[in-house]
Amino acid sequence: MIECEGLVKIFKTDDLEVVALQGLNISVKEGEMMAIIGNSGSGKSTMLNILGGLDRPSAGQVRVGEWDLLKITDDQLVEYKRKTVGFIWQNNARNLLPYLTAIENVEMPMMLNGKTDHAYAKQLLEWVGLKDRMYNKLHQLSGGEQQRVAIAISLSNRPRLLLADEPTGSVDTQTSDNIMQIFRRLNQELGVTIVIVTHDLSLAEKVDRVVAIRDGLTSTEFIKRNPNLNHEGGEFLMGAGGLQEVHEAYVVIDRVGRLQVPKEYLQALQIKDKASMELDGDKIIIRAPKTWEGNLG
Ligand SMILES: Nc1ncnc2c1ncn2[C@@H]1O[C@H](COP(=O)(O)OP(=O)(O)OP(=O)(O)O)[C@@H](O)[C@H]1O
Repeated sequence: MIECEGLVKIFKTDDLEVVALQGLNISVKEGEMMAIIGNSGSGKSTMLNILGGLDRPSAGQVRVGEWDLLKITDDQLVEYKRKTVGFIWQNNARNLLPYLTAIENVEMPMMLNGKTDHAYAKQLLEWVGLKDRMYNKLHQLSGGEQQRVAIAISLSNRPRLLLADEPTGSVDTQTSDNIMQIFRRLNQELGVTIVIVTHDLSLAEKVDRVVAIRDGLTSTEFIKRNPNLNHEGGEFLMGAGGLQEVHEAYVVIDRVGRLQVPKEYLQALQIKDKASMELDGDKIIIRAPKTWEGNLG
């Protein structure tokens, strides 16, 4: 569904260039529900905005389904956003109209696209658990309920791909769990591919695969040890433990063999610009370079 290779995004301001993505590789399969984690400034939102067609990549390859987002024309981009992708933000107030009811909010983008489907709008609100609230005005709904309206809206164009940027960032734990369960159900029952960007590790535990981004590059990938663990009875059975309790961690190696060594490891061994590397049976050993002072004299 998504293939990014060597994705670069440079933001140019008056006299400054910020390289937000430095050649990012990521691939997401059709029907996957995965998360992207990373510290503030690591490039998560930049990546999601490119995938959502809200921003243009500077270089590299990025394909979503049959669309090539580097070569796509402005007109095609409008069509891509209308047909392929749905977007959910942390703060959805900017997408919702407070003086309309929940169902009118869901029908609005349908109307703008030229075809209102009242039955589908109702079904969407039922899916997100707002059957009894659909004729309430937005301002009569709680923050968590408004977030669920936003999820229904993001699905109004029947997208194959749903992108969510910190979707649980401003709600409590229970609402957050509820939103994740809705995502899981949409993923399983409608087959929507879901990519969630977050810095919340507990949220990342509830997906099958997590890709960590560091300094605009993919660094580590976490794959769930037992993918069935989440699905029984639609409940999340995950404990409060860290990501590594349920996921196996893998370092990401790109096509030409490059990988990112965590800063903590390099600092611990005082490795700066070079290291020695050695194949030792079934492992590769990376060490601080030998110091030669003693041998030079
Ligand atoms: N429009 C822009 N103009 C200039 N620099 C930008 C712009 N958008 C993002 N950046 C810079 O690009 C880098 C990556 O930002 P991005 O918002 O993608 O990070 P993030 O991982 O989503 O962070 P956060 O979790 O804080 O949202 C940062 O250094 C940021 O300052």
